[in-house]
Amino acid sequence: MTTTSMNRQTATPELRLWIIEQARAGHGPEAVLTSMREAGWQEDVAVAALEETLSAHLAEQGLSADLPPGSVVPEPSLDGAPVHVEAAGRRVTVLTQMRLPRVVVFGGLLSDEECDALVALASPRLARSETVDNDTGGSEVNEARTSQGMFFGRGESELISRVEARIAALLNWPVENGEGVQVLHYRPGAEYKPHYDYFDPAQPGTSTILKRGGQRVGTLVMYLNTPTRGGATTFPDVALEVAPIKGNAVFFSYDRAHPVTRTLHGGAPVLEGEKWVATKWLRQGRFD
Ligand SMILES: O=C(O)CCC(=O)C(=O)O
Ligand SMILES: [Fe+2]
Repeated sequence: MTTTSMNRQTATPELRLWIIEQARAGHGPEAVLTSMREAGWQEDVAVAALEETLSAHLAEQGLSADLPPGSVVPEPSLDGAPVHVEAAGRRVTVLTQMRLPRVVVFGGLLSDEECDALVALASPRLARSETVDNDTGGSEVNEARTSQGMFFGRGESELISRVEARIAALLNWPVENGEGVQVLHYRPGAEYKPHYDYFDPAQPGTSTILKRGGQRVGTLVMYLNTPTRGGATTFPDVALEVAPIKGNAVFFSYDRAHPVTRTLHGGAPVLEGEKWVATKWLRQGRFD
């Protein structure tokens, strides 16, 4: 028996690597194609491999050349897909997670008593929320954020220290790299429009901000009560909405100050009831 069929060749990974090497060495496409033909590659297969390999290679190069370098980020220990994780003596539930953006929703991070105590301690210290002024590195009142807020000093009380130690254990990130816990209060109609939590490298005030602790690389938003309607934490790039449930928390990380992290997020308007959150921002380095 004889077989007369002509085998159709397929480009191999080795061929793709060889094409990239030829391009790097400065050989033009015609010369590379001639070499491929001489090596026995069918013309159409060679042309297709050349086109695909070079365009994919150029796209990769272009993308990585434009991006700021990636950083190490906080990350919970979720190997083995545990339903519960232990964080400084508290059992926390892993409710939901996503890879890009990196988002993890935790259940029962704070007890009801801890939530109530944080609200009670923050209430008398509230002022209209300010956002960082990107021009000066100072802060300013901003229409995008119609909540009221305050910052606790890091470790300022036993309660704050306990919560901070729990967050550090949960996210494997040093207490010293965290900003003070911020509490925000939203009344009906109040919202926090979609934004990134990292500091915009293009803004003139950013270099001043980064001197203390470097970039933000992660955020933990802890829900201190449950609004009746509205108030979800939204991630518009991926149409994700995290329900604000008392004691739960949403964590997200961003390894570079860039929209590729898909960490655009906001606090949707509170429609009924009120909303209290405590936010912990995590820096690359010590925030002293
Ligand atoms: O209130 C929320 O759900 C989001 C809060 C937030 O984005 C922040 O504090 O940076
Ligand atoms: Fe935020």
